[in-house]
Amino acid sequence: MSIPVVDFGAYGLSGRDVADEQLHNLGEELKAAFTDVGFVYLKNTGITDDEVDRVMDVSENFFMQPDDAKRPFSRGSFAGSANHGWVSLETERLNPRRPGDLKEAFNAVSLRPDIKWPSSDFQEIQTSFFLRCKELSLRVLRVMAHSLGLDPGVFLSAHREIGNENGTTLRSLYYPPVNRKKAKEGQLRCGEHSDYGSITLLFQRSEGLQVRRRSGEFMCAPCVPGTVLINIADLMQRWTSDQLVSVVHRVLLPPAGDSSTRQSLAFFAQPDDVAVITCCDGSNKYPPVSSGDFLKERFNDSYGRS
Ligand SMILES: O=C(O)CCC(=O)C(=O)O
Ligand SMILES: [Fe+2]
Repeated sequence: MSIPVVDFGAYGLSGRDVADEQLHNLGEELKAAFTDVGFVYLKNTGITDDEVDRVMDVSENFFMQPDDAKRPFSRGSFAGSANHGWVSLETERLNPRRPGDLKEAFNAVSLRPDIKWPSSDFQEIQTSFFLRCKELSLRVLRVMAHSLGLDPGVFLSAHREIGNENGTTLRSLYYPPVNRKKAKEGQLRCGEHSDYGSITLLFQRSEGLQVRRRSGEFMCAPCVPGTVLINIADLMQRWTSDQLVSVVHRVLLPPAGDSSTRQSLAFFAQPDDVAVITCCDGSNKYPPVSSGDFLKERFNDSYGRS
């Protein structure tokens, strides 16, 4: 079992619409990947490596500054957008049973005009990439609904407020060089976890990500140039009564003596705060839950109860 590569060219961002037959074929390929592995590499999405590089570069410039310069943009300091902003090293534990993750992050959640950004370049580049990822996510969600034989708008109608009353996040991640002697016991770059929302788009420039197989062993999810790695997250697994699977993944420390850094970008598509997620097969496998409440509960686990 490895992560399949699917050609999304028929419905990539440069095209307008998609013929029924292509929609059907794409749906079958995505469904097979998402019911089996939970992850897929999409090629020909319309998002280019150059676009990704621009976001990585502007993020790297931000992370390279001293903490004092980043602190005014900390997560928790933006009224009305609790998850927006900078997360310092070892603050988040994606696996709460491990020490804090050896990573820094910047969460772009709110696109409202009152948000203060580190620079106008940073704002422009993050915002335009956020909107590109939003468009791709909506296309993937449409194909997914089609593949499950659902009303084509069932997922889309719950993702109307992205950038407003909605937790969707473009997260820039920076993993600094690791000194193995200083690392705490059991500490990782990113602890074992599954994502919280509907789907995640991941862009990476170096190795390190691992994905859990059904057998329980982890396999590497290498960087495949020109692709976007997409995975199912927990609310989507509930929504589809476990037909699509939200799979645990992690980033280990680099091998001893390897002082490389890692950067990645994750776009976590999340239903609107007020959207109530109910099993779409009509079963009661999971009780209905509001997306906003579900997300709050998961953040309490990874950042400590507030
Ligand atoms: O850096 C990565 O590739 C993994 C990030 C991740 O899984 C997350 O932030 O949810
Ligand atoms: Fe993740």
